Formats: sequence, structure tokens, C-alpha cells
Amino acid sequence: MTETTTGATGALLSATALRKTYGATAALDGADFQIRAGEIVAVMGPSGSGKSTLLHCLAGIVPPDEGQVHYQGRELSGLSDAERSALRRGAFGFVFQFGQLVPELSCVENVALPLRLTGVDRKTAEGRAAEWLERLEVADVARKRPGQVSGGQGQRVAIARALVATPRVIFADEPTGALDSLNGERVMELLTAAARDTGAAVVLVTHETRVAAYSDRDVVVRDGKARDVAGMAGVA
Ligand SMILES: Nc1ncnc2c1ncn2[C@@H]1O[C@H](COP(=O)(O)OP(=O)(O)OP(=O)(O)O)[C@@H](O)[C@H]1O
Repeated sequence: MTETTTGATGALLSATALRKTYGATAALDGADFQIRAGEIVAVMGPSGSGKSTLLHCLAGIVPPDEGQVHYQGRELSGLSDAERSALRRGAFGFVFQFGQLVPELSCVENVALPLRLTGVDRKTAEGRAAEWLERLEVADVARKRPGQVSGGQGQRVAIARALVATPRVIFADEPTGALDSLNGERVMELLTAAARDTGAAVVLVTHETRVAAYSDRDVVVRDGKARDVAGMAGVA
């Protein structure tokens, strides 16, 4: 497993006192969050409570108005745009509810994309992508376009794409939100098994307790404030 630098609290990724306002709406109002290497944390809470905004701030997609996010002890706002993009490409993987696949590319090309963007040649990238599709039980859709596959198959392709570059953190925002319960359960099993095997941490935004059951720990977001339900027990 890759050696992992963590902050003083033992967290791989942490956020302190995040505030983010959209007009008159305080999407985040003093949110704290921590996740350790290899840990799966569910971020729960009612609709509009700030879960997605927290995920976007943690991933460096949205800059908070106040507060800090540290990854491996480095503050994200201290990085240049290029460094933040490189971090998102190399160390982070993303799975969203809808539409994250590029419609013009085949499924195997979609999965290979994160590797191609880091300079891996096409043959190697597509070979690794094909292995991940196999592992996610969707090898048969490799040459199809996203528009030609089912929602469950598309989500498995998206998970393969999130994992192909062996990220240290996977950000999953309602990854089963568009799926029926059987498909949702299988997608969660495959996602969490793959994360455990590769040692990736998972920030899992969901409002479903059935999905949160796959996590090690729950964090509840309410009115833009995050509360760690059980605490980070055992953090050095
Ligand atoms: N880009 C934006 N522009 C304006 N308001 C936004 C934006 N993003 C989020 N908000 C507002 O911030 C608040 C928190 O939104 P957020 O999407 O983080 O909540 P959530 O808990 O993920 O909700 P849901 O479960 O419904 O997806 C909401 O009131 C939302 O309308």
C-alpha cells in the first residue's frame, strides 16, 4: 500500500470551520470533518443541509469562504490551481448520481480517461480499464457508449473510472440515488470492496441509512454544521 502522510490528528483529509454562503443561504456554517486513510465515512442529513457542498469543498472543487481543508497535511487553498487539479486527477476519484460519463466515448474509454489524462498510453490505460470493468461485473459493456447501458451498469462503469487511477480518496455523492434497491446494494458492495482492496478512503454522501450501513462511521450535516456521530475513535 502507498505510504500515506497524515495530519497531526491522524486524518488523511480534514476540514475545519468551513463556511460557504450562496446569496443569503449559508450552505456550510462552521462544518468540521475528518477522514483517515482507508476509512469509509457516510455524510448524512436532510435535503439542503449542505452535504454536497461539504463534499465539493473537501475535494477542492468549491473554495470555502472561510475555514480550511487539509489533505495529507497540506492546505488546499495554499495550492495553485494546477496543483489542485493534479490532486483531483491523481489522488481523488469521483462517483456522482448522474451524468458523469462522457457520452461520446465508449465505456472502456471512459474508464481509461483518468489514466490517459496523466499520460498513460492508450493500450495500457484501456487494458487497466478493462480489468476494472471485469471486476465491476460489466466487462460486456466495454465497447458500448454510456447511452446504450442501464443505470446500474453506468454506475459500475463510473465506479471503475473512479478507481482506475488508484485514488487515495473516493468522493461519492448519492452514488445509488438513481438505482433500484437491488442494484444499489450491489453497487455499494462493489464500491466498498474495491475501496477496501485498494486502501482508498470513501466520503459517501447519502440520505439513505441502507447505503450508510456500508460505512465505518457516520457524520450528520444539519443546517450547514457537521456532527461526527461516534467520533474518530482511536485516532493517534
Ligand atoms: N451553486 C449553488 N448556488 C446557490 N445555492 C446553492 C448552490 N449549491 C448549494 N446551494 C444551496 O446551499 C444549500 C446546501 O446545498 P447542498 O446541495 O450542499 O445540500 P445537500 O445536503 O447536498 O442537499 P441534497 O440532499 O438535496 O442534495 C441549499 O440550500 C442549496 O440550495
